[in-house]
Amino acid sequence: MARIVFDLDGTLIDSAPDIHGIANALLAEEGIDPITLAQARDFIGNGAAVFVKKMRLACGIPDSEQDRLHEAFVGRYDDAVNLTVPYPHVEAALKALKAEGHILGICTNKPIRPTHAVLKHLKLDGYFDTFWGGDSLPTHKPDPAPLFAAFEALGDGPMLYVGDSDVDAGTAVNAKVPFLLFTEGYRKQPVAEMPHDVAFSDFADLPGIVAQMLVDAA
Ligand SMILES: O=C(O)COP(=O)(O)O
Ligand SMILES: [Mg+2]
Repeated sequence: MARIVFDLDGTLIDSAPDIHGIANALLAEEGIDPITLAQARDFIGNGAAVFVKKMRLACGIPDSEQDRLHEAFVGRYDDAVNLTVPYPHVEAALKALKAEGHILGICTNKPIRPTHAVLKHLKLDGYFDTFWGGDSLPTHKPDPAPLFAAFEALGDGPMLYVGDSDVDAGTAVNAKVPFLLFTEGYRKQPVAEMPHDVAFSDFADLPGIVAQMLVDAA
């Protein structure tokens, strides 16, 4: 039985359309032209404050607006659920992993309130025993502290971390835990350039990959 911790945006769920939506609603309120979906996807990964910073830079909005826009962005974030979908076969994979006796957790840089909101909306919250957001601790990924906190909350057993981005790969390196890279999320580098133990493109393969990794590690 393993402890398996998952990243959220770009790993379990394709949330970029909703994050794009709240970003553009905010920009419209400011009288500023919208960003593209590709830009929004590119800005995701280091949490809400960095998203807002990258959005500001792209739109020519000065640093002095950071705190106000960050607050406004986070204020809209709980509603960012309607355009978000899990990647194919995610729920079946979570169900299969639970049936094998594994215990599952979430470690995301998304703030914790919208993390709960979107998982509840998608009826995926019940699969997880612990949730750590980008604002749950003073530091966030790639600092390993929230990942360690997630594993600690799950008790004992081998540790596996599943994520999609360079931030996740860096977190796994910093934490020295095996990393499973989902290749279809929001990564910016070629797979070969990202440190990982196993790469996969379909969640239908994940239960088998986990079983094999545990056999290999035994
Ligand atoms: O919200 C973000 O910027 C990233 O979220 P993630 O850590 O779930 O990929
Ligand atoms: Mg991610």
